[in-house]
Amino acid sequence: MYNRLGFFGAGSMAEALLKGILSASVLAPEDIFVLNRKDDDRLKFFEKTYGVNTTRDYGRLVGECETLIIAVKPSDVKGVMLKIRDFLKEQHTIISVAAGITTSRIEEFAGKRIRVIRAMPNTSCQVKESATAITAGRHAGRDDLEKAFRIFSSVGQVIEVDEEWMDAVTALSGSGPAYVYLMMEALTEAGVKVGLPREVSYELAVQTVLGAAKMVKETGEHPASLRKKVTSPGGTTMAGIETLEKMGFTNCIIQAVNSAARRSRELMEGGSYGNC
Ligand SMILES: NC(=O)C1=CN([C@@H]2O[C@H](COP(=O)(O)OP(=O)(O)OC[C@H]3O[C@@H](n4cnc5c(N)ncnc54)[C@H](O)[C@@H]3O)[C@@H](O)[C@H]2O)C=CC1
Ligand SMILES: O=C(O)[C@@H]1CCC=N1
Repeated sequence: MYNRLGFFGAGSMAEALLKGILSASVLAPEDIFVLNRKDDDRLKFFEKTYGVNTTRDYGRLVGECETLIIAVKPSDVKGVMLKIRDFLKEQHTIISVAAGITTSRIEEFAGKRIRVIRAMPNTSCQVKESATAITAGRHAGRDDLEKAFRIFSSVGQVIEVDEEWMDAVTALSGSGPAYVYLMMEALTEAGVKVGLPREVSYELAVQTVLGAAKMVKETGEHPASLRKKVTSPGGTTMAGIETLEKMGFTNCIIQAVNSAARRSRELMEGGSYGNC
């Protein structure tokens, strides 16, 4: 068995992570295996686009790879674990990115002592800007955490957290890109409403979000302080911010993250992803 990486699941998260890992040259495509339950076209796409190995054989993937990433929906994690548990050996590290599913639940599915790391990246892996949190299961050691750290730091920033924080992390940074995309969509729509052509509005909205994030990162200044610098007394920004707060903007974000964290906890109790 070599130091190869196997993905269970060939969905959005697996693809974002794979793209980031390949572009960071952490592993060569021939050292990566991808398995999907039934969509052969999707596997062919992965082979053709990324040059990685694909298989439908769970035992083969476990035999070929030392590090196994579980990137299926939370409700499918049990199915994968039941298929692979007999093949798992002491040296395997399992990294689950599934929302809501705890390391102890994964250990339970395996029915034996396994090393589990739970990780919560986001799709910005694809451009090496993920915010990823990782936490170790009870049989995982420093070497497993370091392995996960190496993988995820190649696609962005990584922090180690207590497992009890993972639902909150999922709600904030796992789902977070979608909130920001919604903000961009709303800004674009708003620009159109005040008279801009859609393409102009879109371009300005995207660059504004990028520039604002870069300002916070590169100046090290707190967002509140940067916000004050944009907000001239009696000026345009103040008018905009007052309306945002009157309409409950901050409270909306707090409620959104709260709902997402609650959903993450529900997924642990077997909540399904509906028809997705
Ligand atoms: N999409 C995102 O932004 C993020 C997703 N996650 C987590 O990543 C996991 C995957 O999410 P997505 O990629 O968005 O879902 P997705 O639906 O795009 O992909 C899931 C993949 O798993 C495959 N699959 C289902 N059952 C399987 C089985 N028994 N064996 C092998 N493959 C199987 C499906 O065919 C599909 O290709 C979820 O648990 C989610 O909570 C974590 C962080 C961010
Ligand atoms: O929406 C979801 O459930 C997944 C987990 C975090 C981001 N996407």
